[in-house]
Amino acid sequence: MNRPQQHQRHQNQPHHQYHRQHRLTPTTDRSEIVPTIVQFEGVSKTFETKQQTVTAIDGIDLSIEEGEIFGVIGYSGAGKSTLVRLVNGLERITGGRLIVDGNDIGAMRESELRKVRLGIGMIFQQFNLFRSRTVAGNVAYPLRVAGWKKEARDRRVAELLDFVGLLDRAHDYPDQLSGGQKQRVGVARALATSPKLLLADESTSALDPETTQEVLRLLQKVNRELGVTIIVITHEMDVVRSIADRVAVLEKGKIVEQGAVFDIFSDPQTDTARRFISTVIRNQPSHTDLDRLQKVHSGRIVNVEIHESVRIGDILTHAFTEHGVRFEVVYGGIGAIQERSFGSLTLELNGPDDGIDAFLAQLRTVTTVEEVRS
Ligand SMILES: Nc1ncnc2c1ncn2[C@@H]1O[C@H](COP(=O)(O)OP(=O)(O)OP(=O)(O)O)[C@@H](O)[C@H]1O
Repeated sequence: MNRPQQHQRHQNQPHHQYHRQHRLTPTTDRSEIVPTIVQFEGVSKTFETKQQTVTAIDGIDLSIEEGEIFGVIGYSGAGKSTLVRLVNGLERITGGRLIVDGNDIGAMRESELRKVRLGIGMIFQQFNLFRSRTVAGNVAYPLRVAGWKKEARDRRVAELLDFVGLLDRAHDYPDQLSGGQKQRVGVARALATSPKLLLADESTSALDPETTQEVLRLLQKVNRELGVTIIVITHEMDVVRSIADRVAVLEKGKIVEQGAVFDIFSDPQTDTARRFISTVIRNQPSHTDLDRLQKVHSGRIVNVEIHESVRIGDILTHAFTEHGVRFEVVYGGIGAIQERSFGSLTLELNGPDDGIDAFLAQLRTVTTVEEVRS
């Protein structure tokens, strides 16, 4: 179960080499370094109902690279499930071109698609386990379908259950397991035929926050140790923040924003992305917080963005001697996304207005500063 060479190269690549579509001019052509495993080229999917034509996916361009964890986030009805069902050919595209592991999915017959599906694992929100089969029986199921002999099957099932930490539960039934354990079985089953690609459709949405993190850590292990590319479909930004390398924000069947997770978090371009981010990052005061702050603090209030490379210590240290400005930290927090510092501090500033203006100008040379009250 070695990780492919290509994947290691990808993991060692610095994050800044991920360029953002529609935004930054690429400094490196990543396609030269890491092969693409899923390529959407102007892909559309419409459903014809009796009353109307529903456009679920509306001209999507997207490249997912071998060895990455790619998040697709969107609200209910955005088209996430449809997108994932297009990848494994459970739904057929109605426009554009979709290449999955070198296969032109839209042009294939159902019998050919079945072969492609063997290289794609899937896990689901409701786990979709057979209640009448044991844990081992569930994991063995795809191997039976693929015609594996009993001995090889048993060996593989034991290996998989060991990998997901459930070897001792092999003879239990799904109903005897917790939600997190059920999803571990789902992961083991999805990996049975050694897929290159794993699709996780709201795979943690039925789980509590702690169990969610446990399953996400398992997905990370699948990615890192087995080199499996993972597409994570979710409506939870915390899931994206926890494990994805890159993310696409889906809205009404269109990708409105995509890029490296850190870039999206630190510099969102759309209101939709901003709304998702605000569900997990609460470094900046809400309107209610601001009302409270304004009642208690009479000075000027500014939000200062903090990044790994941003050094504001010196500027703050000399605020009084250089500009006659005193500051107080009144709100904020600094955490990490993709192992890089990220956050915001809210400062109350007191002193002469021109001094504060000069101080802010100096801060703005190193980071983004937003005055929330003047
Ligand atoms: N088989 C179908 N027939 C008609 N319309 C469909 C069908 N499947 C999906 N749609 C429509 O396509 C749009 C996208 O649905 P989809 O289920 O992909 O969204 P989603 O983002 O996964 O939402 P949710 O998180 O609620 O499942 C919706 O308007 C939905 O009603």
